[in-house]
Formats: sequence, C-alpha cells, structure tokens
Amino acid sequence: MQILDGKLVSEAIKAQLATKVAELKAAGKKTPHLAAILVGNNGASETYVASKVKSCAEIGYNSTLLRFDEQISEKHLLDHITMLNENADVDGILVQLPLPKHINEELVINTIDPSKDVDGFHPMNVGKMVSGLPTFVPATPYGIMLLLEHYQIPTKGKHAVVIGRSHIVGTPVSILLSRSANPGNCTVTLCHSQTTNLKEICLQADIIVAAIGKPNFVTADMVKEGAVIVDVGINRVADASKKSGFRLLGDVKFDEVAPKCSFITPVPGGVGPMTIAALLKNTYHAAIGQKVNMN
Ligand SMILES: Nc1nc(=O)c2c([nH]1)NC[C@@H]1CN(c3ccc(C(=O)N[C@@H](CCC(=O)O)C(=O)O)cc3)C=[N+]21
Repeated sequence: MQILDGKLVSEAIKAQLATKVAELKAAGKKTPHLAAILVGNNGASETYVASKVKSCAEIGYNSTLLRFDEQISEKHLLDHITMLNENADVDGILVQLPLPKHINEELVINTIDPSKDVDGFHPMNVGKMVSGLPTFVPATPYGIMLLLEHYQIPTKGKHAVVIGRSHIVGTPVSILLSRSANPGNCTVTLCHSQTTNLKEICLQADIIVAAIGKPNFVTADMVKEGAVIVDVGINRVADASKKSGFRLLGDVKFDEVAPKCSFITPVPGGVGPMTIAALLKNTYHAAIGQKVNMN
C-alpha cells in the first residue's frame, strides 16, 4: 500500500507556481490576485479560507479576504461581488460555501464573472466542463486528477466508482474520470444515497472516490484487494483529547481499508491540500487569461 501524499504533491505544485509568478513579476506582468469572500464564522470555512490566503502569500500571489457578518443582506453581498468583477486587479473570486440560509447561493454564483470564477461553479463554466471545453475545473475534482496524474495511477479502462453526486465533487469528478485523457478513460459508476447495491458495486471498483460526507462510511468489506482509494471526506468529529476539540475523519475507514489497497489518500493530508493547489493553479490561469483543458 502506498500513500497518495496530497500534502507533498501540493507543495510541489505550489513551488512550481511560485517560480512562474516570479517569472511574471520579472517580465513586468501582473501578479495573480485572489479575492475570497467569507460570510459568518463557520469554524471549518474559516480554516479553509485562512489556508487559501496563506498559500497565496507563500507563492507570491496577492490576496484579499472580505469578511462579512452572518447577517449581511444578499444585495450587499452581490454588490461586493460586482465590485470585484469590475476591479481589473482581481483575477480570481471565490465565495466560500456554504452561505447562510437567507442568501441565494445560485444567485451569488451566477453573479461572479465567469472569467474570474476560479471555483468553476458558474453555470457557464460547468457547461463548458461538461462539453469538454477549456474552463475552470472545480478545485477538488481538479486536485484529485492532479494527484492521480502525479502518481501515474493507471486509469485507462479501469472501473471507477464515485460515491456522492454533489455538484462540487461527485458529479464533476465522474465526468473527468470518464474523459478520453490521462488520467481518465475510466468506466464510471456514480453512486448516491438511492443506490441499492452499493457494496456489490464498490467490490467491482478498481478506483473508489468517496465523497459522501459521512465519517468511516467505506469499510474494508466494500473494497477489492489492490483498489485505489481517494477519500474526499473531511468530517470533524468531536474528540475531547484534541486541543481543537475535534479530529478530522475521512469518508473511508482508513485503518482497515488501507492494508487492502494499492494506493490511498490520507485525511488530513490527501485531497484537502490538493484542492488548494488546484485553486491556486486556476487563479494563475485566470491571471494569464488561460483556461484548463481537461480533455
Ligand atoms: N467556494 C468554495 N470553494 C471551495 O473550494 C470550498 C468551499 N467553497 N467550501 C468548503 C470546501 C472544502 N474545501 C477544503 C479546502 C481545503 C481543505 C484542507 O486543506 N484540508 C486539510 C486539513 C484542514 C483542517 O485542518 O481542517 C487536509 O485535508 O489536510 C479541506 C477542504 C474547500 N471547499
């Protein structure tokens, strides 16, 4: 069993980006600039956004963090997005999800200029991705593909089982894995809460992408010997022995599944850091006016 080390690979990607940014600066070109919007004080969201802003600083990007109270009106939030759209110095805009209930997420996403939508959530960018056109690919699926690519995991002709059909992870990753590209060329089965024979399907998987959001959901009896496991879960579970009061658990029961696999991502240190690396790549591409072609 080998660990797919997202921390290590994300550091390598960040180092590459740092070099490219230094080149941009030396050539008198603009420095990539990511603007992140955080509404309210959800602990997990704060951690992720802080990590994104810190990573920007590490590799020489500019970043702006706009923090708003939980009570911010939808109109006020939309006005701020419009300002960022119109600010030529801002290359990438990210609105951390989830948003408070009184704000229409769809409207917020629709308001972001598609050419600055480094999350790849705008319907225009989703449409382009589905059509196989160059666009911003959502950070988590993109990060997973970069991780598989880095470790040269064979994917052609393999059966990939994706568990979870979210718009942010499950659905886009199933599309990317089925693409005629490397990594890609998988036969994909997309499973979800209404799937009746999940265990039998998982046992046929060469690759499992677990994106359910339930701690320890994938157990050893669901995994074929030698399978590749990508664990997208980042579940905070109460743990009084930790200073933070919680520990992070993936969607995969790591200790019992790991011995059966050829490759597995840990949590933390797997898909999470790759998500940030992918976002930074998208922001670089936004700054130089390029889109990612995953075909
Ligand atoms: N508009 C938007 N874009 C996102 O990309 C987005 C979002 N909203 N909402 C929430 C999810 C989640 N997400 C993560 C990013 C980094 C880690 C990460 O770095 N995790 C570390 C551990 C971090 C910790 O200690 O909690 C790890 O797995 O090693 C995890 C999760 C981005 N998301």
